[in-house]
Amino acid sequence: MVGLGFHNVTLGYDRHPAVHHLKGEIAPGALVAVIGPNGAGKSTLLRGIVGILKPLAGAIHLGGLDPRDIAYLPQTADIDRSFPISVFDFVGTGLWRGIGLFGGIGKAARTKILGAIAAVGLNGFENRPIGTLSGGQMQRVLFARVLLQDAALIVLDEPFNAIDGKTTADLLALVTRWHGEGRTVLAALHDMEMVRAHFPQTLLLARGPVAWGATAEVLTAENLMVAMRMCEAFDDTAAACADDDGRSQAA
Ligand SMILES: Nc1ncnc2c1ncn2[C@@H]1O[C@H](COP(=O)(O)OP(=O)(O)OP(=O)(O)O)[C@@H](O)[C@H]1O
Repeated sequence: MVGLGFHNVTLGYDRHPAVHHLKGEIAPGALVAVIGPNGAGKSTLLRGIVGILKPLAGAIHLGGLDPRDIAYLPQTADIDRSFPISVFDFVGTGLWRGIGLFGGIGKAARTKILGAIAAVGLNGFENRPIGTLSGGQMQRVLFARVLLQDAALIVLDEPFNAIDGKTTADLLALVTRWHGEGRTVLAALHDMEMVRAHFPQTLLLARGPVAWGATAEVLTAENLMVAMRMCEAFDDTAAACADDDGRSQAA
């Protein structure tokens, strides 16, 4: 099982911080919702965790995990769906770490890929180009790839965005299953009802941590108001600062 440590982390773009002064830990096996207003820095934080973005300051510790062993589900908007690749091949990229880019897909790998596609309810879609899928079907494909990665740390960026109730329920069941298997799962979310019902821990972000801990204690009207105000007041052109008085606590 893998936990995460944030050591006064600042993440940003072109030297401008987007998230700053994050300190704390996520326990191994935790199921954590990352919430906050638009532009709060949720995606930025997740990109930092998976290693796409290097911290401008501070460090993120992965409990000894190789970043390549993290399963990451990006926002669908970040995926180029015009790339001519079939559902089978796209889901199969979840095995790259095990078989290498040019390793070829043997019988065992093929069975695993077909199993993951079936597990998300997409039997019969194996040869479809990903560009022809609906939004909900594409989201199922992304979940199949995560499933195949069999990772100890799973990072999901708005995994239920713009999908219907049935698809959401199916995919949420997978998240609950991953948690039950002892994996550490973080998900950027907007649906407060879902967070309250299914995510025991929450990090409320507004460019820095506003509150972090048990979901019921974090999701108060006051905290949400503070988050909104902090986001509105944040200066996008600010330089990274050395101040280390960020508010945080362990989840
Ligand atoms: N590639 C980028 N280059 C420059 N600035 C960026 C980039 N990506 C995000 N930002 C900026 O970083 C800040 C945080 O954005 P981020 O996407 O992390 O927020 P978010 O909480 O995920 O928002 P949303 O809920 O709208 O998806 C925003 O001001 C955004 O404009």
